[in-house]
Amino acid sequence: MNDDLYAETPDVSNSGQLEPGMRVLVMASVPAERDAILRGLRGASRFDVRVAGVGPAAAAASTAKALAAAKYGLVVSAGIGGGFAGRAEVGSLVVASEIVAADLGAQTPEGFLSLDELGFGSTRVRVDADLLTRVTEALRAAGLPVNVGPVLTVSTVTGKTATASERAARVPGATAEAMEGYGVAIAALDHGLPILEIRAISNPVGPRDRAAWRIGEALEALEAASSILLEVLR
Ligand SMILES: O=C(O)c1cccc(C(=O)CC[C@H]2O[C@@H](n3cnc4c(=O)[nH]cnc43)[C@H](O)[C@@H]2O)c1
Repeated sequence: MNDDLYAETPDVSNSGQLEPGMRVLVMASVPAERDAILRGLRGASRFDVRVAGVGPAAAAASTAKALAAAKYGLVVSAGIGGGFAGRAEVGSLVVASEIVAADLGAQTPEGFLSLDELGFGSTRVRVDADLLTRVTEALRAAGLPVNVGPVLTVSTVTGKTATASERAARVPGATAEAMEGYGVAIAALDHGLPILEIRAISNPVGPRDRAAWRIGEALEALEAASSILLEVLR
């Protein structure tokens, strides 16, 4: 474990460059996401795509295990996610500008206190700015609908309008929500590796309506995004 990890200032950045020939580790949460990503990557040997499991703890453990077993130059957390109203429509893509552990902290009668405010570390991991720009520009050039903004990692999927509003207010610009990014990012950060998070939007963040999730549409968008990732990181 990197002892300096929790001694960082609240915003943690990892600005690693992807060296030629370096391998890319892509962490999905479930097999359906992995398979969509693999279809997009068309068997490119530079990429390893793994199923992390659902939630930040499983994601961190799986990513740490993969990073201990092989050498990588970049880690990508990728899958489906919820889109915040007015920021990311169902079927669109979101590339994280930062990865935020949105429910890591303490409730108080006066409101939520993040881990940062409690003085125990950082809830925010910055992504590699250069890779973010390259990937986003390539997705746009391919005509894919893409937004850039903070992607929240939550242990509990938002299921009420009030929770969606509270989370959006707490993280200005909150664009998408998923359950693994922060776990993957902390493992990558511990290895000094750059991180990206890409989400294909399957549902709006808000009142739970699982039957309305457009998983097939999101998986198609994830496949398309993966084929662009292949071009960018070729
Ligand atoms: O049922 C299926 O066919 C299926 C296929 C692919 C993925 C799933 C999942 O249920 C994946 C769970 C995964 O989804 C992320 N997610 C999606 N929407 C949200 C959300 O609104 N808030 C938080 N997380 C969301 C999350 O990362 C889960 O790991 C099913």
